Amino acid sequence: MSRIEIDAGDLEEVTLTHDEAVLMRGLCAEAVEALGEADLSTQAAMATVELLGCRLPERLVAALLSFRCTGSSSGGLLVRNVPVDERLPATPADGYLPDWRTVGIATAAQLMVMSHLGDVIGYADEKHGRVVQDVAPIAGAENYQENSGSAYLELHTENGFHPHKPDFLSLLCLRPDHDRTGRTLTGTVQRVHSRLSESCVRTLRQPLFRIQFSSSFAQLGSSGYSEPVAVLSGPVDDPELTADFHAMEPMTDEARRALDELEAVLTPSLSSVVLDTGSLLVVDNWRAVHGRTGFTARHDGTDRWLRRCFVVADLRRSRGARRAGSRVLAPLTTILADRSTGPAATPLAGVTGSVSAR
Ligand SMILES: O=C(O)CCC(=O)C(=O)O
Ligand SMILES: [Fe+2]
Repeated sequence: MSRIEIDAGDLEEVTLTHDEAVLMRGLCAEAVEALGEADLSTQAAMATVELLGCRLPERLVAALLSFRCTGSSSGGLLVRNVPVDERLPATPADGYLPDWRTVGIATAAQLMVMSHLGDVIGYADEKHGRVVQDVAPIAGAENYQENSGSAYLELHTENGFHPHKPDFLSLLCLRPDHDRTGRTLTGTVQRVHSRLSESCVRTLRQPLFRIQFSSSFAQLGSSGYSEPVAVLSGPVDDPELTADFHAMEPMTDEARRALDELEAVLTPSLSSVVLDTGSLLVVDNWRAVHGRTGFTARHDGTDRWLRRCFVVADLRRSRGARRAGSRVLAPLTTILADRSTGPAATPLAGVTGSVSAR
């Protein structure tokens, strides 16, 4: 899609040196060995990964800590030269890799990096609750506003409708698209705040917007929309941002105009990158929105393939929404029902699967 033409600022990045990458690959191999047949979505598996992650190269840890605490102007941090498996399986045509161990090095690398930003979680509603998910184009889904599509993916906050939305997400590239047109985009309001009109900012700070649940989270009996939310919150010069230019519904005409103004101002300010094999992009899901330009898939096993992982800053806040010892959040409908009727009257439902995810 030619709509995103201006690259206003680079993504902040750190490139691992050869020695750093070798050290990290060794830690990943240790993790794969230690995990064995473990279910990755358990607290025990994460503890194994986190302990090994304490030994990541100091320069990388310092960059992650700084990003976690102070953010970046693009809302992203790009880490290049992350170790991935030397022989990669085919890009999963249905968006599900059968066994994480076939990309064990990449999986461990991503989990270790993310463990410096928070606590890794998965959602039962999404991709079978996996804590590392496959992002690959699915035949027939080309125009979906989901990560299984290949058309332009509108800017969005990840799971902005969810009471436990991720604080950070990461995308680790195993394969870029053939034509290298699929650019991952990030944008923050911090960069463009002074270009927004006063009335726009005032409106965006009011709870005049609701977000439609992604199809995987909307189940029978749910309203399918978040409670009304504000798009902007927090400090004036470095606001937090919850937006989705596809799934967000302004509730008044004024709110519609403000959201349109935000999109018009934000779009030319975006940072973008064609992720390469071994490039890992971390996105601050409170300060930044992200999206992706379009690309063409061949569906021959060599298509673009990213792996995605989420963290929350404080795992304890979702205690009532997870089974003990699990990192997987219960279905959204269960969480919302428990919120309206009081704490966990019903046992948390198990992991259910759905293919769609933004
Ligand atoms: O494909 C990309 O670069 C971004 C996809 C995305 O937004 C996601 O998986 O959350
Ligand atoms: Fe996304």
